[in-house]
Amino acid sequence: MEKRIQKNLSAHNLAIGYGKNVVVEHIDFSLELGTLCAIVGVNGIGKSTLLRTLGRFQPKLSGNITLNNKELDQYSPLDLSKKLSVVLTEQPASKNLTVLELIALGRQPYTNWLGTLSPEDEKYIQIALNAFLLNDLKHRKCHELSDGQLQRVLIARAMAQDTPLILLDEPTTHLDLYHKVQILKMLQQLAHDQQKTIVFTTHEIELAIQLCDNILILDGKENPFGDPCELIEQKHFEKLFPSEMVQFDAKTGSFKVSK
Ligand SMILES: Nc1ncnc2c1ncn2[C@@H]1O[C@H](COP(=O)(O)OP(=O)(O)OP(=O)(O)O)[C@@H](O)[C@H]1O
Repeated sequence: MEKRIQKNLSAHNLAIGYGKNVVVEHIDFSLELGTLCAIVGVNGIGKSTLLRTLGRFQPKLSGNITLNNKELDQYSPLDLSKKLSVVLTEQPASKNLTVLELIALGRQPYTNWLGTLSPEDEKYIQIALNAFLLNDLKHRKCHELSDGQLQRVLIARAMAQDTPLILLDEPTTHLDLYHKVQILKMLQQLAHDQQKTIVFTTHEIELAIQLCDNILILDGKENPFGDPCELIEQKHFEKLFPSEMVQFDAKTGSFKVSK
């Protein structure tokens, strides 16, 4: 049987930046539901700027962004909060809340004006607590958590929001290798099992190659997009860093320091 492909998020000839300052242009990609996608590139190339533009925290400069075949700009704030959730690197102002309370905030687009949680809301909160192994921590204050635990709480809040698209800015910074892999595997599972589109910025290129369905490489020129194997075959990772310093080994999908 032919697989039905549902496009969720696309960018066409997108330019991003600040006022007259174009940071990156000619960004093109298209993501289906059920896809984990990393945005990679060197420091300062524009990964966070792109993520903030996709989350509508800042305006695009030109080109198109479509979400479910509708221009991103055309969504009302309430509609958008049911379509996309965003996890940014900034620590939440609400760290005095408990884990349970912070995750419950993810249900805000659905609660009535009193903010009362329905049994349906409670169900989504419980599913998120289970998925991110947070049951034992649910009554802890968020300021009492480690970076890795807090990161899981922030992603669980996005999961409780139950949007088809989740955007995350550097979800694995400050984490050790084990916890980086843990978070990325949880995101992969969420994307695949629940048919979400998950897009995150990262410097963990080797992990992204192993775990992501798609990668967008911001290089300021071609900005290649595709599945990791395609990008390796087309030698795009080789060009990412100056080769006198770091070289990409296509056989192992890893970077080696040039001796
Ligand atoms: N608020 C802002 N106003 C103007 N320019 C900005 C602003 N924020 C970032 N920039 C500039 O936009 C460019 C891209 O920054 P951005 O933070 O998107 O890069 P990045 O790829 O996420 O970097 P890193 O890997 O270091 O986090 C940089 O030149 C940066 O100085």
